[in-house]
Amino acid sequence: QDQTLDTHDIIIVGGGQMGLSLGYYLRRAKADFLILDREDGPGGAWRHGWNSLRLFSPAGYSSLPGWMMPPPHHEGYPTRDDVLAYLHAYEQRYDLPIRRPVRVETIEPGGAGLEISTNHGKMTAKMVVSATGTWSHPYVPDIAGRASFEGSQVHSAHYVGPEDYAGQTVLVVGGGNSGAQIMAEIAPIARALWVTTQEPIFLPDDVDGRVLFERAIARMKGGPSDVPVGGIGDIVMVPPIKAARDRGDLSSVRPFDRMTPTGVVWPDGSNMAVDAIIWCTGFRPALAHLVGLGVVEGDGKVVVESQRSVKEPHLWLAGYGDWTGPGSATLMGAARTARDMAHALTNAINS
Ligand SMILES: Cc1cc2nc3c(=O)[nH]c(=O)nc-3n(C[C@H](O)[C@H](O)[C@H](O)COP(=O)(O)OP(=O)(O)OC[C@H]3O[C@@H](n4cnc5c(N)ncnc54)[C@H](O)[C@@H]3O)c2cc1C
Repeated sequence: QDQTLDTHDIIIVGGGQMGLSLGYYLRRAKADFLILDREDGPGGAWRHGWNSLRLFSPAGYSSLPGWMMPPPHHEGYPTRDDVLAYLHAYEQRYDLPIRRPVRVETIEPGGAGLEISTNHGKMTAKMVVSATGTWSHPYVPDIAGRASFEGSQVHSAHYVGPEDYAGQTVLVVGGGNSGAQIMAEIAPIARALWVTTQEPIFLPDDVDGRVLFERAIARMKGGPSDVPVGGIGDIVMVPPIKAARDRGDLSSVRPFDRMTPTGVVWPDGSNMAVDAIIWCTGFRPALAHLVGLGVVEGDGKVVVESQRSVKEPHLWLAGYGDWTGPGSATLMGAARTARDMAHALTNAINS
């Protein structure tokens, strides 16, 4: 067990796109920083994306600071593997100081600012940035009887591909991009039903993911009220989704009331036998490592001002969504958030 106390001005927890983007600007500012990441290799949550996962934004609009994502050598938007290759090359290109696999377990006040306990010893830093994303904190709604269900259940965070569901009766629960993309590939091979709390919102066919980011920015800037409502959850009509719509595979039903050992019960009292449920019900910020600091509120977030914790000013947060930087839970948003944050961080260190 390595006990030497490593000290840095800034430690970033999380080596996904948000951590890397921040690393790029801190490197340019010649700051003393280190990135800790618990994965075995580069890519953050993209390492866990399902096999057919594709970006909903073109390469040019999915780039981190300093280097545009190269256009893919194939039709359509970049695949999961294209993103992984880009993030891997990005780390090497900017020679970012990353330690892997290192899991941050707790953070407490100590040293020049905060003391970080990891599975490889302790470290201290004047400032800590939490950029741990949401993938490791999938959300599944608490529905009556869920624990009794004997069929298979998986969250989209762990979904791999449609093969295992061939010929089965499957419920895909959740009306966002993940729900739509997974329903599109399950429907042709299974008796699949798409369960959504309300009618899903599909973007116009010619609108891609960059618009979701631009809308987030416009809203954050208090832009003109005619900016169409619609957040990161609106469904981008990537080719597999268009094809599924044209096949008539994207109709949806409202939620069931409860679950039983063999299936679900609908609001009209009727029962349905189900083999599998795929929960595409989103994520929550992955903040378990911050609980010891007493900053995680009842809603699972941290009170921040310009991404700096109000209760613990040595702590900063980035990449968890608009509350930690406009559109910051997107590739393009991470780049923009990182620029402003690196500036504020180095000022705070030098003040
Ligand atoms: C299905 C899906 C599709 C998406 N499609 C797009 C898209 O097309 N375009 C787009 O711009 N965005 C898209 N996003 C959103 C966004 O780009 C991703 O969520 C992205 O992974 C967020 O990056 P991040 O760096 O904030 O978090 P992550 O990529 O999750 O990286 C966080 C890192 O922190 C590490 N970590 C977590 N806890 C600890 C700890 N305690 N100690 C040490 N390390 C830790 C994790 O292992 C991970 O490596 C999509 C998201 C999902 C889920």
